[in-house]
Amino acid sequence: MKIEARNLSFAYPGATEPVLRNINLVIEPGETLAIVGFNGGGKTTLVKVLMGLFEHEGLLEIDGRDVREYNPQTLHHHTTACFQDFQRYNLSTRENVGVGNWKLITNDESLESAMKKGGALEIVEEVGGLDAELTMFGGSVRSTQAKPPPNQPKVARLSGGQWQRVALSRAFIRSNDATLVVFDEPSSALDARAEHELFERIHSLSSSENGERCRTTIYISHRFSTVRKADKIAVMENGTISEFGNHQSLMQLGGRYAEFFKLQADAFA
Ligand SMILES: Nc1ncnc2c1ncn2[C@@H]1O[C@H](COP(=O)(O)OP(=O)(O)OP(=O)(O)O)[C@@H](O)[C@H]1O
Repeated sequence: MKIEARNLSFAYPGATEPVLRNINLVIEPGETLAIVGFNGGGKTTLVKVLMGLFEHEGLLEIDGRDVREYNPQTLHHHTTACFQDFQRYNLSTRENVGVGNWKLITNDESLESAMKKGGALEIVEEVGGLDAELTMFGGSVRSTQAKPPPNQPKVARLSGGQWQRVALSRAFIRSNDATLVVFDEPSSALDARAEHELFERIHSLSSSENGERCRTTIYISHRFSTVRKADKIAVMENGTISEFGNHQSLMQLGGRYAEFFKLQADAFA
């Protein structure tokens, strides 16, 4: 999917000031865009506007056509996303993942493939199968009913990171149909290894098996060791893009991105 924004702005209903101002960018099909910046800078709002979820001012074109000309269902069909405030459903693992793509909800192979990509496959085993119920209330996975009453599914409570893996799997189960994939701070609750593996998979989403660039990917992250691998990087400050380019060009620029990158690199050293 190609996305082009010109003089894009957006204000939340009832707000006096716009949250996004004068946004200009082009993302070519199959490119990866990383968005970085301060908290409250407008990153989440920008991705939601670029997905056509909010009414905006200015020009927003998807594959050369004004976003308003599309049937929202068509856009939705070609898009998948995992936001920071993802849902946790008091339902089975199957339903928590399959709700992303109902036609695959009884297809165990597709569910497990999505859960593998989301790093959630081991959770299936731990909770006792795809039909084990997940809950936000009660004990932990380990302390839940080891022997549920006959004909009753197990009920398991997940950790924050495990819920995030389930939510990521819900996004991945749509990724075969999607030409735009969006992840908003997808590794905030993940351990270091899970984060590394997730971003490997996110970066590999843009290319098909024969190496063709196929899927446009946008993610928000504060992890600069990952962000540096993106084709394009946008720095958001006060509702606008203050710097735009790849890692090398932004480091040469010596501005905000270079400052953030060095801060993290120094802290790590
Ligand atoms: N639903 C909403 N209604 C009104 N204002 C909102 C809404 N969502 C976000 N905002 C405001 O928009 C601004 C930008 O928020 P946004 O979540 O896009 O920033 P962000 O860069 O993603 O922040 P963070 O890094 O903390 O996730 C903030 O001032 C926020 O208060």
